[in-house]
Order: sequence, then C-alpha cells, then structure tokens
Amino acid sequence: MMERIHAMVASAPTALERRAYRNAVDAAVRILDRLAVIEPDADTLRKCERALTQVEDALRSLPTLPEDVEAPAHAPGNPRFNPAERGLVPAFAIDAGDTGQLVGRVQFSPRFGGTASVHGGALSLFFDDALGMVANGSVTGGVARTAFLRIDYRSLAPLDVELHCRVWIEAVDGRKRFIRGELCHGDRLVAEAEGLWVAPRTR
Ligand SMILES: CCCCC/C=C\C/C=C\C/C=C\C/C=C\CCCC(=O)SCCNC(=O)CCNC(=O)[C@H](O)C(C)(C)COP(=O)(O)OP(=O)(O)OC[C@H]1O[C@@H](n2cnc3c(N)ncnc32)[C@H](O)[C@@H]1OP(=O)(O)O
Repeated sequence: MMERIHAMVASAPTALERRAYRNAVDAAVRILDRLAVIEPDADTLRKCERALTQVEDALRSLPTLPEDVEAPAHAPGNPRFNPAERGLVPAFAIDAGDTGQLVGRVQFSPRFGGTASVHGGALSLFFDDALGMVANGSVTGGVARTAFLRIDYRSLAPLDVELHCRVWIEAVDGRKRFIRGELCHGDRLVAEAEGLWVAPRTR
C-alpha cells in the first residue's frame, strides 16, 4: 500500500523538509492562538502585520505543489502533508489503535475556541479526522470518503485541557463503513459522533 502511495507522489518531502514544514506551521498556529486571547493594541498589531507580510512574501517565493497529487491526505509520502501537520486539525495523540478502535487524547488550543469553550465546527472537524482515520484504517482497508457526519454536543468542551477520545467501527456493509466516536472531559461526555464513510466503486 505504502509503495503504491509513494509511487503516486512526484516528490515526497525529505525528513528534514518535513520537520522544517512542521516547525513553520507550529510557529504560525502559535500566532493564531496568541491572537485569539490578547487584548488588541493597534500599534503592536500593525507592526505584527508588517512582519507577517514579510513571512508571507518569503512563502510566496516557493513553488506550489502540483494540483494532480492524489496520495491520501494522511499518507506519509504525501507532499501536501496531513491535516494535523498543516494546522487544520488539533494534534491528536493516539494511545491505542489499529484494531478497528482508536483511543487518544486531544487538546484544543485557543484558536479553535469561541469564548471559553471549543467551537462546535472545530469539534466536527476533529471528529471527521479521527473517525476518518478508523474508516480508512487497516481493519477496513483502503480509501473511503465521509458521506455524512452527525455530532451531538452534550456539554461544553473546555479549551487548553486534555480531552479523551474513543472511536470505533459500528458496522461494515459492503462499501459502507459506519463509525462512531465520543469525546470526554474526565468522566463528562462532551460530544458524540456517528458517520458513514463510503469506499469508491471498484468498477
Ligand atoms: C479529501 C479526501 C480525503 C480522503 C482520505 C482518504 C484516505 C486517507 C488515508 C488515510 C486516512 C486517514 C485518515 C482520514 C481522515 C479523514 C478522512 C476525511 C475524509 C473526508 O473528509 S472526504 C471529504 C468530504 N466528503 C466528500 O467530499 C464526499 C462527497 N461525496 C461523495 O463523494 C459521494 O457522495 C460518496 C463517495 C460519499 C458516495 O457516492 P457513491 O456514488 O460512491 O455512493 P452511492 O450513491 O452508490 O451510495 C453507496 C451507498 O452509500 C449510501 N449513502 C451514500 N451517501 C449517503 C449519505 N449521505 N447518507 C446515507 N447513506 C448514504 C447509499 O445509500 C448506498 O447505500 P446502499 O448501497 O445500501 O444502497
């Protein structure tokens, strides 16, 4: 599988390039996290904007990736990098997985928040990624796309606190993979998710 993915990718990034990319994204998201909590001061923020525009100019000097890369988003060889590496979803620590069930921890930093709690859309984004990992994991095998994702918000999710997540396969029916998940803060249920992932037709 991995060989096939690597073959689809024109130029997979080296470990050094990937680390540099990750560090640059980390710096950018730290800025967004800080902007989410500060009291705005126009002078300071104007200086920040000028400095950030210089960073943007440096990034514009780099070529962009070709549009036709088709390697899955989470594949190690994908030069587009996976969603967590791009800062799209919060980093997710996986404690156990790969047996059709996944157990892990996630912490939503301030940029994912409303006032004191996590934005509902950010929770949905997280569930799409976490349930998607199980839907696309070694037990189910192969690529499948999200057909629907339903979230039940049970209680407010605090920011900057470790939350615990469990994701499992509810049922597999032909190309259809029904996946469920839950997110808890200690003993308190924060949100539940259920979704359907559909694998492409083989012919
Ligand atoms: C961006 C792509 C990313 C893909 C990643 C893949 C692999 C990555 C590898 C490792 C990944 C690790 C982690 C992955 C993490 C996250 C993954 C996120 C994935 C996404 O974020 S991806 C973007 C959002 N996603 C879309 O952009 C989908 C747009 N959409 C479509 O592409 C089609 O819509 C599709 C393919 C869903 C179905 O199309 P189709 O033609 O193959 O299926 P068809 O109509 O034949 O239905 C077959 C059976 O599913 C039932 N069915 C279908 N849809 C249903 C629904 N909504 N509700 C209830 N039942 C439904 C029918 O009722 C029938 O059931 P039955 O057979 O029993 O009659």
